[in-house]
Amino acid sequence: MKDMVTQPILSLRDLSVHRGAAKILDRVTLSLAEGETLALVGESGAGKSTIATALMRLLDGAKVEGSAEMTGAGDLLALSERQMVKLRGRRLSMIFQDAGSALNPSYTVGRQLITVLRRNLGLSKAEARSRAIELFTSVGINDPEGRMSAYPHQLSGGMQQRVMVAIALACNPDLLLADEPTSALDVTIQAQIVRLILAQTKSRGASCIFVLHDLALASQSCDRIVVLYAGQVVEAGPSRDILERHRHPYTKQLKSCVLEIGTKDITAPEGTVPPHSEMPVGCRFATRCPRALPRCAGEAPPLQPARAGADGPLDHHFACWNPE
Ligand SMILES: Nc1ncnc2c1ncn2[C@@H]1O[C@H](COP(=O)(O)OP(=O)(O)OP(=O)(O)O)[C@@H](O)[C@H]1O
Repeated sequence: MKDMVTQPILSLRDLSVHRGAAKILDRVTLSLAEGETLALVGESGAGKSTIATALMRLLDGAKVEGSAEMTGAGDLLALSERQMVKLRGRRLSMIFQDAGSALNPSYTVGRQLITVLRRNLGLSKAEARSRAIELFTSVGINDPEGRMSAYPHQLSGGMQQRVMVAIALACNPDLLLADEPTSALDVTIQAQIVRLILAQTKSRGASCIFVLHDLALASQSCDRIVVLYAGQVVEAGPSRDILERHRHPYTKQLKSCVLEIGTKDITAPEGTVPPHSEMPVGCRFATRCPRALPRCAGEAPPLQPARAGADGPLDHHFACWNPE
């Protein structure tokens, strides 16, 4: 577990994202220490990708509020596009869900990596080529020299994702955003890629925000977890606390889905997220919650510290009127 006195690399405060009348994200607050890995967990539609895309400033047609202070860079949400162009790839990188569509099909993967190295680091062609081969080697691409001249479609999904990891790490960013980087891959390859990204991030002393569906994978691989439901943070804390001492009924449901792996197919928690047009004014989870009280429908619970005893973690929070 990371030392909590470490400097934050990112402080996200009250991030809200509106699309028309829908509030896709509602005052999301989180922080990330230098060298820390944090998982954003929740069902499809919870807003996980929207957080990562908002930080990269790649959200189109949405109204964004709040601030995202990154050490040495300022408020990512307030920088000009010109300033963002300088940061992307250099200090802040993103690995997308589907490497097959993120890579350019018209250029060899070697050329794509060399272009990034030359453009951002000002390397000569020969220097960039030898650095590219080193990077391909470090992300486990066998025959890295030979693979330099391959087009994306000539590589397997796992190899394409390794290329994406190499491109994302090419300029040693301080913060890596990995948006379900394994969702398009076979289950056996998924764990390899997650381990690769974390090992590479840690060895560079970088921080990482991982978007994941799976609470078990998140707790095994990341220092801290933020659980999102319908665009809001419902629980956040050190991975072990979220897995073993969770207080929010939704986190419990996510965990019970995990425990069913191996006995039957992975299940989603029962019920569905209300559509944005029918979002409850109180707790957004109230319509599916087995512990809901009359109060829950009308009054939104604030995030509160979960610290149970003097030795409990200070940074575990949950938002519930009737916690576990
Ligand atoms: N371009 C868009 N236009 C309109 N609505 C969008 C757009 N992108 C996302 N949304 C909506 O924003 C909400 C959050 O989506 P987001 O993709 O961030 O969720 P997620 O938790 O990452 O889900 P998934 O695991 O399926 O990627 C959803 O209700 C989704 O329908």
